[in-house]
Amino acid sequence: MSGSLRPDPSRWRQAASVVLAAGWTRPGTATQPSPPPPAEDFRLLLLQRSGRQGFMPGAHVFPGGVLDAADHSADWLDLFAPHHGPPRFGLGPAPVRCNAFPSLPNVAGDGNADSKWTLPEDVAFRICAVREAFEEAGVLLLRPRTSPPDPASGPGLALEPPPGLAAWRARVRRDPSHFLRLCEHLDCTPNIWALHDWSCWLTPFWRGGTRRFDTAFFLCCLREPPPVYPDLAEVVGFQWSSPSEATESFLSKEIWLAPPQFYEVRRLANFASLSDLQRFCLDRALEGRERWLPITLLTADATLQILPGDELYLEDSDFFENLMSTEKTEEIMKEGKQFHRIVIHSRHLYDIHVTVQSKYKHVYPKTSVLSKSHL
Ligand SMILES: CC(C)(COP(=O)(O)O)[C@@H](O)C(=O)NCCC(=O)NCCSC(=O)CC(=O)O
Ligand SMILES: Nc1ncnc2c1ncn2[C@@H]1O[C@H](COP(=O)(O)O)[C@@H](OP(=O)(O)O)[C@H]1O
Ligand SMILES: [Mg+2]
Repeated sequence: MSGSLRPDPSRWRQAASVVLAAGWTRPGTATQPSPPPPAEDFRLLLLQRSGRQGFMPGAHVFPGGVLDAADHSADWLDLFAPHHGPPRFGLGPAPVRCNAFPSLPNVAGDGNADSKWTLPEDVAFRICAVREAFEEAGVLLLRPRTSPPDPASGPGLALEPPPGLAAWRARVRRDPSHFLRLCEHLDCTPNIWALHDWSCWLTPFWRGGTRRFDTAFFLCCLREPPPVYPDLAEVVGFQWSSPSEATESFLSKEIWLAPPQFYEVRRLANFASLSDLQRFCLDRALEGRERWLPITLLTADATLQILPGDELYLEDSDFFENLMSTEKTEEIMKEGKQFHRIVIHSRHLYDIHVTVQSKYKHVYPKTSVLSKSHL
């Protein structure tokens, strides 16, 4: 058994994403009855990547992208002072590290060098996610420097877009250090306190796949959806969908979701209301996020992504760096009991099978097997 992945420092890109969940009230009128509302009272922001992107072209994703050196610059210290500063910047006690496996030998850029960074990783990744939401969607998850965060007050609001949004965005896209300048200009800080640890996904091994991301997913609840302005470069469109609507859009081939995004959408289908979701995030704040690297298993008729806890999930780096093949899916499903896996039948049909208990006060996807009627 070995505990770490093959060293290749150039391959792992550290990234952060934010799942924006916004409260949704649809006013009905007496003359025009509205269609029945979705099962959940919140919707998620999904951004459509450009078809010209090198990675996951055309996919719908949560806002996010690669960490930049500017996200952990010491210059942020002055902006957060005097109310917030090291070691935790008001984020509360450091979450317990959930899983030691897999350990990444190195990552692109600075490496996992908390010791070399002035800002804690927790803060830098949140700043990255907030910056990416601005760059890609024009959404400003900021709060005034002088107003202290109050978790008891429930979901907050995004900041109104400033005059000259387009010019600011162009500057930040050219040079991410301009995001700090924008925050100074607005006398705000990134609202790091509204971003809750949710999950962390490592890109699975894939033959010919040269890009691999180590992506922290945060969850942020907003009272209402902010206006969204796709940058029309990296991102060409967007939609607000409840988890059940997003699932339906995927199954009916309107949108394509990569397995991690699909898994998260299905996990969020556990929550009927935004207030339940917000409470859930606050209750598990000390648990942090588990980092998952799916193992890819090719069967005669599908591709399986095996997740931690599944009986086929072996903590051995050989399985992470190779594709394994086996018999028909039905055979291996018949033989097994302890499942935590995504079965990819085709581009628009995934089944999530979960029979294991969730860990770290998290929740696993609600519906394990989706209707075959979409085949
Ligand atoms: C990797 C991102 C899309 C950021 O990329 P960017 O810098 O914007 O180009 C990130 O937001 C993200 O979603 N990461 C999730 C983890 C990941 O790598 N997902 C892709 C999985 S690909 C896969 O599962 C195989 C397949 O295509 O079926
Ligand atoms: N107009 C455009 N069309 C397609 N992709 C673009 C683009 N402008 C930027 N990108 C790509 O978007 C990625 C940046 O994403 P993010 O800032 O979210 O990490 C980069 O991909 P690469 O990583 O392939 O260089 C960049 O090349
Ligand atoms: Mg991106």
